[in-house]
Amino acid sequence: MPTMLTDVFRGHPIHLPHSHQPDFTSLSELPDSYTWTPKDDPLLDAAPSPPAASENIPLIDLNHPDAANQIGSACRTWGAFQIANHGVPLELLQGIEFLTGSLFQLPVHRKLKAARSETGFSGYGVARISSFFNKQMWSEGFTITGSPLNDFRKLWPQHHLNNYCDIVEEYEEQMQKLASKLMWLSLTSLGVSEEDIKWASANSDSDWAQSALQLNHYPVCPEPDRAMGLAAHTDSTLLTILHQNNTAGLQVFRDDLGWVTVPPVPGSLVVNVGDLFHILSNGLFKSVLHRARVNQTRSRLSVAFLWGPQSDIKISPVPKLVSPVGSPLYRSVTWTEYLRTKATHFNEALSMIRNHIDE
Ligand SMILES: C=C1C[C@]23C[C@@]1(O)CC[C@H]2[C@@]12CCC[C@@](C)(C(=O)O1)[C@H]2[C@@H]3C(=O)O
Ligand SMILES: O=C(O)CCC(=O)C(=O)O
Ligand SMILES: [Fe+2]
Repeated sequence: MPTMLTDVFRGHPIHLPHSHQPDFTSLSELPDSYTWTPKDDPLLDAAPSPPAASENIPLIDLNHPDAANQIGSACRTWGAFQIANHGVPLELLQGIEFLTGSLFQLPVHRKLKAARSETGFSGYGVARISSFFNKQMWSEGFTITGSPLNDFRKLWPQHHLNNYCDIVEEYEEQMQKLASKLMWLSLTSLGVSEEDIKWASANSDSDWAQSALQLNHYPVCPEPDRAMGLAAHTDSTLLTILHQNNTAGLQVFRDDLGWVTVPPVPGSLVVNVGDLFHILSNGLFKSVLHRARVNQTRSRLSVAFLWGPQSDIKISPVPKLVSPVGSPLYRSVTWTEYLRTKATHFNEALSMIRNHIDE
């Protein structure tokens, strides 16, 4: 029986001090424990010198006949892109945003009733990566996998539950279809088809995949330039699809450009290449380093759909993408193994599974 995402951290506790979660609205000054300096994050103020031209991640129309190549190119150069005409109904995006807003508006003591435990996967709390930093992040999160009913029951009375659970279920279904379409479009651009990836072609309808939803809230912050919403990280996924409300904050990193803000485009979605897709593409697609900054006057919400393979599937570089005289850049790994490696080694996780080939 493969490990479900819910069991990934069982036996791998991470100490996360959710119970110290402040009531952000009551803070008029940034406490020292929330003030970030380059000592806390070496890439904090990273900027190329001289400053690079202003560039942004591509916005791709999924109805465009050349969408596959545009996506492939964005995956290679940025590891991220935005999509329009993705087919996800606007009302559903509004619905998940409304639910996310209602959840985080609850008083802290109510949210803590659904706190994520040290070995648990779902529920309310600080970002899982918090344990790698000395400073706290100016955000709160809620992780969902499968049915949210058990966790939502701890937050809301019965009459809200059906509606909220339906929204989550419908959102996951739509995202699942979209993620699979995006994966095949981008692989097509590399000349890879379903016959080249046995685990995906043997199981139709993406029943080889699993996912989680990460709801994020970045409250209004008295000193946004010295605070950090979500510290720089890559996602462990194949792909992540992100809906952001209309407050900017997401930034992606490029060696030659530094941090680049991803402007919210109403109705569009942001797609990030995760570490597992980087591995599958033998390093051709870039898993994008990204972070979230905060704002002095507007709070920000985002909903990340984190998508990867079922836990018994081993991801390794597609043989077609390994040169006949070369070796695969990475050894094979399941999502579960990778999440555990990431939970211990954070941004070093990818290099830990890299094959070191003697020159
Ligand atoms: C499936 C997962 C990916 C994730 C860890 C998690 O168990 C659920 C939350 C995800 C998230 C969202 C915020 C950034 C991140 C690095 C984190 O701490 O929790 C990602 C994790 C990831 O992609 O590795
Ligand atoms: O809020 C954002 O824009 C980024 C969220 C994110 O990176 C994540 O949930 O993994
Ligand atoms: Fe992320």
